[in-house]
Amino acid sequence: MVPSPPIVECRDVEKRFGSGPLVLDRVTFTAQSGDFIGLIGPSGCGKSTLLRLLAGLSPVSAGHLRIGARPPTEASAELAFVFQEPTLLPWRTAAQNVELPQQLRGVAPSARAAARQHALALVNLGDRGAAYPRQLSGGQKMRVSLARAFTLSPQILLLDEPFGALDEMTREHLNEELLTIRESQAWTAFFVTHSVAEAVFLSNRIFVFAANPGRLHREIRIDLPYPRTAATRRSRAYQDLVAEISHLLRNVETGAPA
Ligand SMILES: Nc1ncnc2c1ncn2[C@@H]1O[C@H](COP(=O)(O)OP(=O)(O)OP(=O)(O)O)[C@@H](O)[C@H]1O
Repeated sequence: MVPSPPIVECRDVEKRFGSGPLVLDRVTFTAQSGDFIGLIGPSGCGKSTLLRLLAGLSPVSAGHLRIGARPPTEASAELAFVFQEPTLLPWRTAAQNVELPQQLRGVAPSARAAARQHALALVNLGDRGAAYPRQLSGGQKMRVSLARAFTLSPQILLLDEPFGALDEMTREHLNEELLTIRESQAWTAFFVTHSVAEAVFLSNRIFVFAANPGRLHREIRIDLPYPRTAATRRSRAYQDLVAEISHLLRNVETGAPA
C-alpha cells in the first residue's frame, strides 16, 4: 500500500523573532491526517509559536513547513484556531458568534444557518444559540468557541490550551466531547496543554518540547484504544503513561538527563 502523503511536513524549522534568540531550533516531524498531537513542554519552549507557524500567522525563519504540500499562508482556509480565551463578541449571541467566520467569508445566510445549527448541536448547545456570552458558563463559552471553529470544516484544528482556564470536571467532560466529535469529523489536531493527563487522554502522539532553545525533545506514541472514556482514565495503562511522561517532563524542566 502506498502511504498517504503527510498533511503536515515540518523539516528543520527554525524561528526567531527579529534579532532575538532562537525560539525554535530545527523542529522536524510529519503529521498524518487524523493524528491528534499533544504538545507539552516547559513555559516558553515555543509551543504556541509552533501553532502560529502552522497557521501561517508568523513566517518560519529557516526550514521547510508545508500544510498539504502548500506553504502555511496558502493553506489558511483549511485551518481553524481555538484559543484559551473563548474570544466571543459580547454583543452577539452564541449563534451569531458561531456564524461570524462564515459571514466574513461571504457565505450565504441559509448555508450559514445550517452550519451554525449543526456546529452548536455538535457541542451540545443546540438550544442555547440565542444566549449572549454573559449568560453562558466558562465551559459553555468554550463550546461556542469550538463550534465556531467547526463551521469552517477545518482539516487542521489548532488548539492552544483551550480548556486551561476551566475546572477539572468541565475539562474532562470537554475532552470526552472533543473525542466524540472527532469520530464524525476528519480534522487533524495540534493541542497545546500543560496537563500531561489531558495530553495522554486525547492524543495518539505526544511531542515533548525542551526549552532554550525550544526544540522537539521526544515523541511518545499513545496506543490506548479509541474511543477513550472515563474508564480510560481509570485504566492502569493510562495512569502509567501519565506518570512516565510527567517524570520525563520534570526532567526536561530541570535539565536532568532523560
Ligand atoms: N511576537 C513575539 N515577539 C518576540 N518574542 C516572542 C513573540 N512570541 C513569542 N515570543 C517568545 O518566544 C518564546 C516562546 O513563546 P511561546 O509562547 O511560543 O512559548 P510556549 O511554549 O507556548 O509558552 P507557555 O507554555 O508559557 O504558553 C518565548 O520566549 C516568547 O517570549
